[in-house]
Amino acid sequence: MEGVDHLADERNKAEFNVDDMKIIWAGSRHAFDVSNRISRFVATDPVFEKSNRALMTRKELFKNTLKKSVYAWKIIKELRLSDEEGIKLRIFMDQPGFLDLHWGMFVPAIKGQGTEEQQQKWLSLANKMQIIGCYAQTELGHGSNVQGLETTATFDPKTDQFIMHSPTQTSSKWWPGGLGKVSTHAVVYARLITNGKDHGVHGFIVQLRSLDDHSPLPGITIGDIGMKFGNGAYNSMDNGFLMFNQFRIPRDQMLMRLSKVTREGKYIASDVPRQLVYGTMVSVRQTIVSKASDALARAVCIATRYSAVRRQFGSENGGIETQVIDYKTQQNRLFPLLASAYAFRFVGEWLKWLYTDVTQRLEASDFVTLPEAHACTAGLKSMTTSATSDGIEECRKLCGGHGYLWCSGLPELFAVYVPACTYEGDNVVLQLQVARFLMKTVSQLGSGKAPAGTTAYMGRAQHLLQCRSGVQKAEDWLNPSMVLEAFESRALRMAITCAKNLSKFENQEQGFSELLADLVEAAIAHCQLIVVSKFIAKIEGEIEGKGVKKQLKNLCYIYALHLLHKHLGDFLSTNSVTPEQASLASHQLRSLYSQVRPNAVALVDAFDYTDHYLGSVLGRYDGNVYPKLFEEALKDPLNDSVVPDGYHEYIRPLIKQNFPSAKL
Ligand SMILES: CC/C=C\C/C=C\C/C=C\C/C=C\CCC(=O)SCCNC(=O)CCNC(=O)[C@H](O)C(C)(C)COP(=O)(O)OP(=O)(O)OC[C@H]1O[C@@H](n2cnc3c(N)ncnc32)[C@H](O)[C@@H]1OP(=O)(O)O
Ligand SMILES: Cc1cc2nc3c(=O)[nH]c(=O)nc-3n(C[C@H](O)[C@H](O)[C@H](O)COP(=O)(O)OP(=O)(O)OC[C@H]3O[C@@H](n4cnc5c(N)ncnc54)[C@H](O)[C@@H]3O)c2cc1C
Repeated sequence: MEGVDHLADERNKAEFNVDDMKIIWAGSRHAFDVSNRISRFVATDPVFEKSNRALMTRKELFKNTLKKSVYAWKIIKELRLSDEEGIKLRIFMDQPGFLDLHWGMFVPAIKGQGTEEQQQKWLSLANKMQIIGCYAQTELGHGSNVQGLETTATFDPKTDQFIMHSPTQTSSKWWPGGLGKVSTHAVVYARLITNGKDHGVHGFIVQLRSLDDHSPLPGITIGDIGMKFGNGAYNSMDNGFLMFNQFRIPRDQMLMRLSKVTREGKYIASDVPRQLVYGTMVSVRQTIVSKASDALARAVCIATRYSAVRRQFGSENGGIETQVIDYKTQQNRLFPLLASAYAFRFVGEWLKWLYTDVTQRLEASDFVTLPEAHACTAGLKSMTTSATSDGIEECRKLCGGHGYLWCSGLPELFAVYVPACTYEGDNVVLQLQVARFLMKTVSQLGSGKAPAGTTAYMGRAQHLLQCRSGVQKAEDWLNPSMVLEAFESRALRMAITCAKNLSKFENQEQGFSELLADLVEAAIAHCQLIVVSKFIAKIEGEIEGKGVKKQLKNLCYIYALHLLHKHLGDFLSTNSVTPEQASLASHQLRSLYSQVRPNAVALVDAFDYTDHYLGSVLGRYDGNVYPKLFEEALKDPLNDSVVPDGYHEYIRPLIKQNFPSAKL
């Protein structure tokens, strides 16, 4: 029934103040106000309609993305929205497009790697969108291995120019978002060559298309790389290819904040670590962690509301059937995902702090925390995006058959989200960076250099290698120090086992290659420890609002104990817990599920998502699922006529067994 809240009973059960939780989820009252206002603005503007996306052709979808993006920019200008409001507008618009790469990578690359003069020149154009930029790093032959890029930028002292060239087919740039059809400019990563010497990969600002008629400049071949996974979904983005044929750019278009080429062609490397050329990726990986919580929360919101609406079995004497959310199996699959969404939110907040801190230090030429910032952004990007992709798919299954319908919102969410496991660094490759960092930290134990930050626990190696968990009863698993000790001991013991096995090899690199799978697992254990410890830090801090802290505590322990359950092999094989303690953890988990159950719908309401943003018939705020499923079905073009096109051509001859031209 229209106007009736079918989930009202669920909402009445909540034992906490949802409005207070909304503030915690958003991060502050101000952040909540901005999100709330902008999401409602987008939801009510017909230009941002998105329900028809799956049925659009690629060309229609692309043009629709241009329309929405330019309209969003017009609104940002006309209403003088702040940067924060502009970002929210793009998020709630919910359609991947060139704006993401222009603002998310092109502008940050110039800010991070350009000199002051370069910033003044290029940012004044980019900030007004008089030029549109993308981030062209990946090539057909190399994405993960950035040092393996083949595009060259050779300095020509005669003309004071760089000659950009793609020497092989595999050196073609391939994948950059916004490159295929829209961008006028790119930050291109290429091998810098001066006086015949290769100085490795550096960034260059390159104009690609005419600012008058948008045609590619002579010496440039450019286009879209074609359809990607799913209908609609990421196909709104023009991921592109690009080849240079001896294309010339002025010398001052090399991004020269970190190293320079003089008029004479002399290469001057600064004394900063060369890895700062990867700075834009570090900054984006940090934002991807918060985005993971957002994507997972969307899926969980849909699955939770629908699980409360959906009923199957359990009817006695013709009475009402059981809500599927009451099945313990449903809770065991759904509530850890709900807890993960909150966990990723809080670790994302912390990572933002860490990133801000390292940025300030770098400005003061303090590089000490750079390796840790790299390891944390890489590891948490990897861990949270893998868990979120799996989680969205699990939410689809939690919604049964209807979850497979496009209008559930889950297929498209999955199709848009899943490349996050690959872009901005393949998730396995990134965990191997964490593993290298851990092996280095372990090798320095006992050297007098105390591990700091997220590896500080390794400084207590003596204790953590010997200790036995003190858990004796199920409630002990609600003791933060017991939970932390189990995770620390598991992570440390896995890292030390890897280090011991590595030391058996004469050649360390060969050993590393042999042990890759174990190293990835050790890295994941370390990342999970970070997430658990940041969630615990959150619930131990000040939290306002009636009943809010209690709910967050429940979610925190669900997050930790479900990981313990899922990775029980690790915990048992490292003797971090005994089988009896593991079974107490399962007992405690069941009790926590019962406590979360009456609050589940309110906990997803706290995300404050509009129906427009969710884009899901199953996840509607009012729970009015069945009539709306019918409405959606009737909108399908196949239902435009009762007798389908093709009846006379195929169906009728078939059932009449009358095939005029067929030789049977
Ligand atoms: C509304 C929307 C709003 C905004 C949208 C915002 C953004 C867009 C959203 C989504 C993104 C969309 C598209 C994605 C775009 C892309 O995908 S861009 C391309 C991304 N590409 C990658 O991520 C490539 C991955 N590969 C690498 O990063 C590197 O090649 C590597 C780290 C795997 C290896 O690098 P090497 O130079 O070979 O290093 P190494 O030999 O392994 O290590 C040497 C030492 O350097 C340290 N190190 C490596 N990287 C870094 C770093 N980034 N920072 C600091 N230090 C680093 C490494 O740890 C080694 O240290 P040692 O102490 O061991 O020597
Ligand atoms: C939707 C999307 C958008 C993108 N946008 C951009 C963009 O805007 N700009 C841009 O420059 N790039 C972009 N990319 C490219 C992206 O960054 C790369 O695809 C990514 O870095 C992975 O690199 P790859 O494709 O070379 O994978 P590969 O490295 O070829 O990975 C293939 C397999 O090999 C494994 N593997 C590779 N190396 C190792 C190793 N050392 N040890 C163990 N296993 C290994 C991986 O785990 C993976 O299973 C985008 C990609 C996608 C999918």
